[in-house]
Amino acid sequence: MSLRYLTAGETHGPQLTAIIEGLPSNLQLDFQELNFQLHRRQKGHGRGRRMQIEKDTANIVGGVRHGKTTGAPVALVVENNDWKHWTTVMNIEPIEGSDEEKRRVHRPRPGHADLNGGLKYNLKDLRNVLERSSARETAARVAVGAVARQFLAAFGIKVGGQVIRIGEIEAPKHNFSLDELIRLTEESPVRVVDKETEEKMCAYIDQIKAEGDSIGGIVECIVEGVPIGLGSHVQYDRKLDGRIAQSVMSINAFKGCEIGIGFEAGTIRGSQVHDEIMYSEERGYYRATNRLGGFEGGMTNGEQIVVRGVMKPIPTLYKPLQSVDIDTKEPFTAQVERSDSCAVPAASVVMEHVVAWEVAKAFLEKFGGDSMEEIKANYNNYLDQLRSY
Ligand SMILES: Cc1cc2nc3c(=O)[nH]c(=O)nc-3n(C[C@H](O)[C@H](O)[C@H](O)COP(=O)(O)O)c2cc1C
Ligand SMILES: C=C(O[C@@H]1CC(C(=O)O)=C[C@@H](OP(=O)(O)O)[C@H]1O)C(=O)O
Repeated sequence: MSLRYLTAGETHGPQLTAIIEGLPSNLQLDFQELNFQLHRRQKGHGRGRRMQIEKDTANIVGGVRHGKTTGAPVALVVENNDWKHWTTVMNIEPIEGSDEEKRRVHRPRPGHADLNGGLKYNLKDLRNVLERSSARETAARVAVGAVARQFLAAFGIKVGGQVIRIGEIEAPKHNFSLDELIRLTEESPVRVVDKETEEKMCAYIDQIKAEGDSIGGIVECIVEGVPIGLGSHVQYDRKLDGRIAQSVMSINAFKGCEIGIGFEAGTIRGSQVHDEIMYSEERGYYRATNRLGGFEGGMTNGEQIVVRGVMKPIPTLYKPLQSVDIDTKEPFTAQVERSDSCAVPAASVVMEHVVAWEVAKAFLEKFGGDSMEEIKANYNNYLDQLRSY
């Protein structure tokens, strides 16, 4: 059985819940590290007041004993502190003529799921859509991805990331190692290594917010230590680059994904794109460059996996955009109460975790076993095969 997960829960409900199925037994989990990943997702310049209310931690309520997985489904819960402020709104139906009717959401926001979800599910209270379409759900996905990340770490695979661009401001290229990148971006409120860029980005986000607007950007995720041969060329849904792209595109507000040089590959010659093949006793087969971001034929080639995603600006704007009231069908322009103005740094953390998940899943498909010991034996056997090839 392959690795899979589901999440449930509303943004202003009591909690988010995730169930992971297919993890092997004897994976030692570091709960502090798991909560650290949740904490990272909450940070970032440009987030709204909600993040001051939440202090995300994951409570593991199934599948783990004495700090280790047992092979049973792992159930995780992340509570919403904000729930206590929303109990009336969430519990009392806003029926016509009642006091609660004024709380019914009937003014859809352009760029959010409100109108499509209301029409599709025949819901006249758009809260029933926004509660689940909210990126609050990404807290559950980070909790799940943090488990995957610990699984990968047991095989020496590391995951990191950075913000590449926020609106008009692009971070300069650098040559830091992944370890250094992880350390340096951790200290930055916009997850960049360069201090000057950091200041510019923060000031820019403040300016956008002051103008009642929002801004998106581009984020990058790097995975290092991946063996050659995860994923497969033989079937469309086994191509790991395709699966990573799907998971990146599933993050709220993501509008594109590229691997390696991505779209630039369509603008330059083959000789400037393809990574030449090298061999040494010590490293085995490796590439002189890594323009293709660690993939050929839907399989990893042993180089770093480099994935980028683009996030559109947050749809809830303080500066009103025109929309149509679903009750009156009249146009309106509304002010909003609370929203992020930029969530690109947080989204970069989400992306690390959805990518980690896909890599862990492909890893388990290749080296599958019911316990960590069995998987390690399979993995070592494969590494021997690669060495003697
Ligand atoms: C970390 C994160 C935080 C977000 N915060 C907000 C927010 O405060 N307000 C908002 O309207 N959208 C926010 N979004 C974006 C919406 O969730 C997203 O645009 C919406 O679900 C519609 O989906 P789509 O943009 O993928 O089409 C956030 C997204 C992410 C990844
Ligand atoms: C709660 C989170 O993000 C939320 C994502 C979100 C949206 O519409 O996507 C809207 C905002 O929620 P609220 O309306 O409660 O302020 C964000 O705060 C989170 O990231 O944990």
